[in-house]
Formats: sequence, structure tokens, C-alpha cells
Amino acid sequence: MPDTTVLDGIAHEPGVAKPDPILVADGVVRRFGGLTAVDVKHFEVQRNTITALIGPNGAGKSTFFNLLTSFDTAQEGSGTFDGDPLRKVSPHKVARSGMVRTFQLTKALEGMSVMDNMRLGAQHQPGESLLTAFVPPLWSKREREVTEQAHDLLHRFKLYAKRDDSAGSLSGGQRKLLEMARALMSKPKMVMLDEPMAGVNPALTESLLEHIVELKHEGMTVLFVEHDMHMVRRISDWVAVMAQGQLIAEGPAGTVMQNKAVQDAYLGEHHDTDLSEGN
Ligand SMILES: Nc1ncnc2c1ncn2[C@@H]1O[C@H](COP(=O)(O)OP(=O)(O)OP(=O)(O)O)[C@@H](O)[C@H]1O
Repeated sequence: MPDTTVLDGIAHEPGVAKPDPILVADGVVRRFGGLTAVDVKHFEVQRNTITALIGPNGAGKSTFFNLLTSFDTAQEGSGTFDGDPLRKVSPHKVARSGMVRTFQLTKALEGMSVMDNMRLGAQHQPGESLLTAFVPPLWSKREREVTEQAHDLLHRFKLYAKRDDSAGSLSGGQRKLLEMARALMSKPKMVMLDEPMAGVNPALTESLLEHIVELKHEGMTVLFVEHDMHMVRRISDWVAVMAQGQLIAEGPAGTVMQNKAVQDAYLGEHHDTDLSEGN
């Protein structure tokens, strides 16, 4: 079982240091023309915990998430993942180093079968090399391993019966499950989830929550961006709040949602989000 009590003694302050951070960002600035979308002085994600990144619309969450996953490049700043520098590394290299993010299914992926989507997810595994691709005996062994791993994950995510269906035929919730299952094909240390609950009907919500908690129990670290406060409260060990590009609060869900700066940020820009206990 992961030991999340390690966060118990940590100050509830933005940018606070953690005992064993797997991801560290320092002085990250991203501007679009005259607009500073992200200006985060310091941010650490504790290993083997579930951390939520929340904030009102336009706070800079997606931009920061893209920077952390190397899908975008900051004008200033640096970061490390598991001790290695993050800057100017391609997303594929990041995946190989053990950090993976989920993607919404694009049109091209929707046209492919569930199983082919899973195979694509295996492309950037740490052990993969050009040699494997060009030596047929190695290739077929690898192919068998990938198929086996995909079948295991599809069973676990209750998508096995759909393995030959096109990904585009799946329901909103099943797509989210496939996005997660596909990400796990790369055997990551850290999983970055972009709004895992968006478009998921209540029937599958519970199952998705359980799968995310399970990732932590298997030793992975999870960072997710989410608007659904109910989910944030249910599964997060730690919550980081952004507003106007900056990190304005950090701490356990209950604490940050009581924070005056957080309540003001939401009241100012996102009237339909209820931060109260009932949510
Ligand atoms: N490619 C871009 N070009 C110009 N401005 C951008 C770009 N991407 C983001 N922005 C701006 O940067 C700011 C932060 O946007 P971002 O999407 O990161 O916020 P967010 O917190 O993820 O919002 P939401 O919760 O609504 O998705 C916004 O003002 C947005 O308009």
C-alpha cells in the first residue's frame, strides 16, 4: 500500500517541497503574445500519490500540463522527472522515461480497433529498440508480449469484449477507460490524466475512480486536471490550485477548498463550481 501519510506534515503552501518528488517544475513561464498563461515559481509532485490540478477556466492548467508532459515548451524555466531534466525532450522520450499522458481519441484513432489502439500505446516502452523492429524473431516475441499485455489490460478495464470494435463506437466512459488502458501499455511510473471524468456517465464514474486509485496501489504516481470537485475530493491525496497562471494554493482537498484565495478565484471566474463539502 502506498504511504500517503508522508504528506501529513507538509505545509499547505503553494510551491511547498515534498519528501520524495518524482516531478519538479521550476520557474516555468509560458506566454502567448502579451498573455502570460503560466507563471509557476515551483511545483513538486510527491511520488506514489494522486495529485489534482484544479482552478477556474483559463487558469493555465492545460498549458501547464502540456509543459510538464513536453507537448509544449516554456519560454523560461526547467523541470525534472525522476531526476532527469524535462526540457526540450520529445514527448516520446518522456514516455520512454516513464511518464505518460492520456489523449482524447482523435478521428484517426477512432477509426482503429480497440486492440490496435492498445498496440499503439506499447510503442514507446522502455525496452523497445530499433533492433526489435528489424529482427523477425525478436519482433514476433515482442508482438506476443504486447498482445498478452493488451488482453490483460482490456480484461481489467472491461473492454475485452470490444477488442475488435472500432474505438469510435465506444461510449464516452469506455473511451476514457481505453485512453487509460492504452497509456498503461507503456508501463509508466507516472500517469498524467487530462480531465478523466469529462463526458463520463455516472454508471462508469465509480469504475474510473477505482481504476485511478488502483494505479497508485500499483506504485504509480498520478497527476490529473479535473473540473469535477466530487472526484477531486474522493481520490486526491493532494490538490494544487492555479489561478491566472500561478499556483495559488496546495494542500489536501478539504483545506484548499476552504482557502479564501481559492474561493475568490472560483467566484471571480467560475460561478458554477461549488467547492462546498457536499460536492
Ligand atoms: N495556444 C494558445 N494561444 C493563445 N492563448 C492561449 C493558448 N493556449 C492557451 N491560451 C490562453 O492561456 C490561458 C490559459 O489557458 P488554459 O487552457 O491553460 O487554461 P485552463 O485552466 O486549462 O482552462 P480550462 O479549465 O477552461 O480548460 C487562457 O487565457 C487561454 O486563452
